[in-house]
Amino acid sequence: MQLGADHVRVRVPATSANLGPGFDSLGLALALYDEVEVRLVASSDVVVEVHGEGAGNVPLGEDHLVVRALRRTMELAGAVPTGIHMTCHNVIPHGRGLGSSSAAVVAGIVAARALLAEPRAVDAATVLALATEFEGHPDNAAPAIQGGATVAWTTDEGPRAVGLDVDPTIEATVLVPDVRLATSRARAALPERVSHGDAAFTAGRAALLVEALARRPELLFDATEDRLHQPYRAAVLGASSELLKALRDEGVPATVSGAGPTVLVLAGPGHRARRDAVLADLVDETAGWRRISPGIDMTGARARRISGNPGALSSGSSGVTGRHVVPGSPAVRGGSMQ
Ligand SMILES: Nc1ncnc2c1ncn2[C@@H]1O[C@H](COP(=O)(O)OP(=O)(O)OP(=O)(O)O)[C@@H](O)[C@H]1O
Ligand SMILES: N[C@@H](CCO)C(=O)O
Repeated sequence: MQLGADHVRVRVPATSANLGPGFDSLGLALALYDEVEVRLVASSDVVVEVHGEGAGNVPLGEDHLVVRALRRTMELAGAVPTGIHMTCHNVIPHGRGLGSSSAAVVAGIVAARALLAEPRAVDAATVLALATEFEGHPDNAAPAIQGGATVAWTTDEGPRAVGLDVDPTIEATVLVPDVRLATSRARAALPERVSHGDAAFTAGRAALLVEALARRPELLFDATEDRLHQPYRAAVLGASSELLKALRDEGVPATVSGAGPTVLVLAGPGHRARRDAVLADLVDETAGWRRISPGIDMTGARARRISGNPGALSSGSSGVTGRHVVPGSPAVRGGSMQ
């Protein structure tokens, strides 16, 4: 596959997976964004600059997650490898249950897609399959790609996802502690088996959550109850587990965001006063907690071509040059990829 551009910019939202009972399937895109600018260069250099979250902690070469996802997508599309100069402006906290790894993977995939002469050769199903290959489960990747709330599932042919309606009165609030919890550690806390009763309870709540999100926010408290993962993760969640209990004891629809330790509150109009009262009492923003009300992202990952001249890749030795928007350059929107 030929390249169609040498310089692109992508933006990918944070995501909250599970939403309580939808373990590994439900997810919601949040309007907090990582932005990545990728420039292909003629040398074999891989130069990564990271600003914001993850700066100083993530690898800066071929091992960088965005670079790995970009390389994998280019390889699948049969594009000839080149050097890469990449700048990341990260806002999504790492290891907090807000889908940072998924955002990085999706950023690499949609950047690669936008660099190709025929972006549609990497179709929506392939984008989700590639992201799931990295993540192991599609629940963060689906909303990161298409925005809004999603339900994702896996078939013999690969992962699939559909969007869900979200009532516009629902507010998402995340309480982010300053401690990290690796998803792998939170998954290691899960049992091999659960009881039929707990499985049936949670399946019912997940079905109810689809209706509560779409039209009946007053049902969000019951609809966000879970018995499949949150109880088993209490020990590794620490203070987040106590905050979750305090919110739920007061009737506030709170869940663990993804694998944690962030706590997500999904509040309809009837929940707001209690939410604000509990949070004012319990969340001390001077003691390591951040309270963010990001809004729900409804568009998902976006990529934009900055320069479409891959035939003349620069040597890469002079920094980022020639940045300009090419008139008519296609805006590639992750949510509408066919
Ligand atoms: N923007 C990024 N660039 C490079 N690496 C990243 C980036 N974001 C995340 N990572 C890698 O992914 C790790 C975090 O992934 P992990 O799955 O543990 O948590 P999460 O994705 O933030 O949360 P969750 O999966 O529960 O929503 C980081 O420690 C880092 O190694
Ligand atoms: N469904 C995943 C989300 C985090 O990646 C989990 O709870 O482990």
